[in-house]
Amino acid sequence: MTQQKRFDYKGKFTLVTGASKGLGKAYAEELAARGSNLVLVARSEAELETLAVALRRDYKVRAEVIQADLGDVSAPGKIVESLERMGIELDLLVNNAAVGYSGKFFSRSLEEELTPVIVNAHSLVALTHLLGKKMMERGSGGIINIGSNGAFQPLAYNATYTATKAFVLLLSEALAQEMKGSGVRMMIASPGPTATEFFTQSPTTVKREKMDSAQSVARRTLDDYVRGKVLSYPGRFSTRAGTWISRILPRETTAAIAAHISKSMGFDR
Ligand SMILES: NC(=O)C1=CN([C@@H]2O[C@H](COP(=O)(O)OP(=O)(O)OC[C@H]3O[C@@H](n4cnc5c(N)ncnc54)[C@H](OP(=O)(O)O)[C@@H]3O)[C@@H](O)[C@H]2O)C=CC1
Ligand SMILES: N[C@@H](C=O)C(=O)O
Repeated sequence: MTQQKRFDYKGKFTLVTGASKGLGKAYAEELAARGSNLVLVARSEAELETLAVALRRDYKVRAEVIQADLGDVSAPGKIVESLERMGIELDLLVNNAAVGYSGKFFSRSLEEELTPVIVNAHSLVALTHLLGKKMMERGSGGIINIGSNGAFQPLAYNATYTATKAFVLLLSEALAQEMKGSGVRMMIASPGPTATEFFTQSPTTVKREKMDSAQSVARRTLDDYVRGKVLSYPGRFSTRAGTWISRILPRETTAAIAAHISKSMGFDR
């Protein structure tokens, strides 16, 4: 029997979107600690530059910065052009950047509701297509999409955000099937509440100490990718167990329970 070689991050080139803070920064740090070179993408250039300096110094890896606003539909194409100018061939793409506003759908402006669609869905599809196609032509590489436990059921008061995450989940699982045997892998990671700045835009009553740390979620995601998983649950067990409810109950019941929980967490404010 042929033994599949375990994936090794050492010496690879990984692009992480949303690397300026939170989970994306933790992914970049953990990847650098495992020997991967990095391309860091976000809007906050100063934070990315500071991180790049630290990664070069602490881990002796190459770390490049591309400042981009993924809420602009032309950004993914410009990122590809920057990579070509830098002469970088990517081994791994981590689509981590996302934005999500809680509150009542009709209390928010249309622009606020469309931003997550562009950042979380449109730009993710574009980067997956543009960079994944090069990997497919080469017959090597991989993509890790960051989803959410919110993808597994409709969530009132966080409706657009969780709908984009359901989109990312289904897209990733479908592409993982299409990509079988190509030499390119797709994994979707579904974290639960994680102690980052995400909740400054989504006020919640869940205490930070009850959330997973960004570092543990990053470590578990990258370990699952090495193991060859398609669907990774990098959070605590109760987060994963929560995703089973929608598989058992009627959809409307699931939606009603989820709306109740969302309200009790303060997302309707
Ligand atoms: N925290 C949590 O509890 C959970 C998070 N997730 C997922 O984890 C991922 C990371 O979230 P988290 O770290 O918590 O969130 P944060 O809000 O802490 O960080 C979000 C990152 O995305 C970047 N970003 C946001 N908008 C844009 C944009 N328009 N263009 C480019 N970059 C952008 C931000 O950079 P900048 O502002 O510099 O552009 C930042 O680096 C997301 O996909 C999220 O959905 C999933 C489940 C739970
Ligand atoms: N479901 C939320 C966290 O648990 C999120 O995706 O932000």
